[in-house]
Amino acid sequence: MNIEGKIIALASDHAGFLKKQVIIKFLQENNIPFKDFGSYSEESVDYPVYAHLIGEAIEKGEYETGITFCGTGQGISIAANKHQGVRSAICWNTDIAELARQHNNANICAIPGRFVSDEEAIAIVKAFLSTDFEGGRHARRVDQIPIC
Ligand SMILES: O=C(CO)[C@H](O)[C@H](O)COP(=O)(O)O
Repeated sequence: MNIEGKIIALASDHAGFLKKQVIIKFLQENNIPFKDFGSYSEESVDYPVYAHLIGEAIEKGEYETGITFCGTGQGISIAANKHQGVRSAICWNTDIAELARQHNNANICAIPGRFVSDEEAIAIVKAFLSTDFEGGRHARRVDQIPIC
């Protein structure tokens, strides 16, 4: 994926907050711009709030690529996927992250914050951001996903 000139959208709940901070540090160290839609602490919150903030922003075309975090990656991914044009994939290792890009053209990488190490999270993000969609037969399938 060419992220030149792109701003990466981020969102988490409380359970993903600390892993998001790890990724924020990684993005800062690599001069990759980002917008953090919250949450902003480990105080307990509801993941759909933040999933819908990032999902709406991608649906409107304000951002192309996102990284989200909750405890399992499931809830924030399920909620973000309610938005048109969002293809959020839960990525728990680098192979899955690469395939989410190559086969699914995923535009949100949802990380299970409670189940991956800091090092694994960074590796997953690197894999996601550096892998291109393969198109071809996968484009035909991705094109069939929208229902309206
Ligand atoms: O993973 C999640 C949703 O899929 C949430 O982060 C998790 O459910 C939060 O749990 P708790 O309120 O017990 O911290």
